Amino acid sequence: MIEVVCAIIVKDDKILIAQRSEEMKLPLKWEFPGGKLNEGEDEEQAIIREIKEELNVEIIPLKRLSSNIHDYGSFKIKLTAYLCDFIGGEIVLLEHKDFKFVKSEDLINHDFAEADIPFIEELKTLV
Ligand SMILES: Nc1nc2c([nH]c(=O)n2[C@H]2C[C@H](O)[C@@H](COP(=O)(O)OP(=O)(O)OP(=O)(O)O)O2)c(=O)[nH]1
Repeated sequence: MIEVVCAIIVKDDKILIAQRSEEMKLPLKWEFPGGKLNEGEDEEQAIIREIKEELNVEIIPLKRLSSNIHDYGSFKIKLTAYLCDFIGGEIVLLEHKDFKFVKSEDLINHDFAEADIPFIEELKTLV
C-alpha cells in the first residue's frame, strides 16, 4: 500500500485544491496537493517537502486529520490529510495543471480523486 499525505491549506476560509495534469496518474482529477512519503521521512516532513516541490510555497502542518484507505484496482493508497497553515510564497504550478481556493461547501462540485471523497464531508464541518 502506498502512503500518501495531502495538505488542506486554508486561506481566508477557503481551501486550496489542485488539478492533476494529463500526464499524471488520475489525470485531470482534483486533489489536495501532497504526495508519497520518502523512506525515513515522517508525515509532516513529507507534506512540507511535497508542497514546496509542487507549488513552491511554505506551509506548517497544524493538525493531522483522518486517513482513508482506497483501492484503485491497480494500486491501493492510504491517504492522510493534514490541516496546514499557509506561511508564504507565491504559488507556482510545478506539476499540476491548475489550482484554486474554494469554499468547503463548493468542494463537492469538483471531480475529485476517489480517495478524497470522505474528506469532502469532513471538511464541511471543519472549515
Ligand atoms: N497528492 C495527492 N495524491 C492523491 C490524492 N488523492 C489520491 O488518490 N492521490 C493519489 C494520486 C497518486 O497516485 C498518489 C500520490 O502520488 P504522487 O502524486 O506523489 O505521485 P504520482 O502517482 O502522481 O507519481 P508517480 O507514481 O508517477 O511517481 O496518491 C490527493 O488528494 N493528493
